[in-house]
Amino acid sequence: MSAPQLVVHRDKELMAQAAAARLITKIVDAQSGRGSASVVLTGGRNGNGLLAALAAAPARDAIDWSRLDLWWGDERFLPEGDPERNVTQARAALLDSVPLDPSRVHAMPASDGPHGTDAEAAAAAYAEELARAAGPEDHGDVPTFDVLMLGVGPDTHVASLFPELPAVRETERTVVGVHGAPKPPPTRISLTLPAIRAAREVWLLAAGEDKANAARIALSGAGEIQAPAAGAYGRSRTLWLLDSAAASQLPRDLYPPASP
Ligand SMILES: O=C1O[C@H](COP(=O)(O)O)[C@@H](O)[C@H](O)[C@H]1O
Repeated sequence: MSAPQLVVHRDKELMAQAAAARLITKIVDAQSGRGSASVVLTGGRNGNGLLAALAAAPARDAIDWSRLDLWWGDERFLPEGDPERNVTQARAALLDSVPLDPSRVHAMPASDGPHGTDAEAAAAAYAEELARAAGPEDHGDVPTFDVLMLGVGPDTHVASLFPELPAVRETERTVVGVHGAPKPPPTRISLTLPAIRAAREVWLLAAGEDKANAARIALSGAGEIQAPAAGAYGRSRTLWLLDSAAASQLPRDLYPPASP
């Protein structure tokens, strides 16, 4: 487990741009060192803001897009192409404008796909896809993702792991179906905390005033069942990327106010 490190930016636009620059460097470094890179995308406003900033960054051309594996931390279990699906939003923000290898874009199944509306079967299929991608050097049934990004919800949810729901208690499976989510749609698919923790680096994105309470709770010693964001950490690094609004309620020892 790696202790959280915090980086606070002036506002959400700057946070998205700085996170995009950081991600470009990580991907380029991983591709130089290991030949390819793997990144887990998040949905939500902050995740899509980062992708849009990446699309606008001239340095995006430093990435070899054909040697990048993209996975998702969660998906809203809706029909293919639904505008609320995380993959649809990611395509619009970035993926449709870069030369990815389609076989390396690992979208989670849709509710009109081969598993129909059976979210458990869809989750099991994604777990199998992850397990096939894992090698002997990895830790169990998921690849060691270079970077796994998570938007933090105002209720401290990450991916589709909501406080107190069964999915956040899962200790064996790597992917689960989620039912009765408090944020629409109620049915989702999500990586579990054990799968998230297989990543080298976990980046939690929180920008905006509505994330301030969640950041405070998750970074003040809350349990992961009550505050799932508190249970998300990477093998070598756990990075919280915040803007000043989201950081405004943090304990002073974590984020001291700027000197006058
Ligand atoms: O529904 C979801 O919400 C979270 C957080 O979204 P935000 O808009 O509050 O930033 C997101 O991380 C997750 O991927 C998504 O499915």
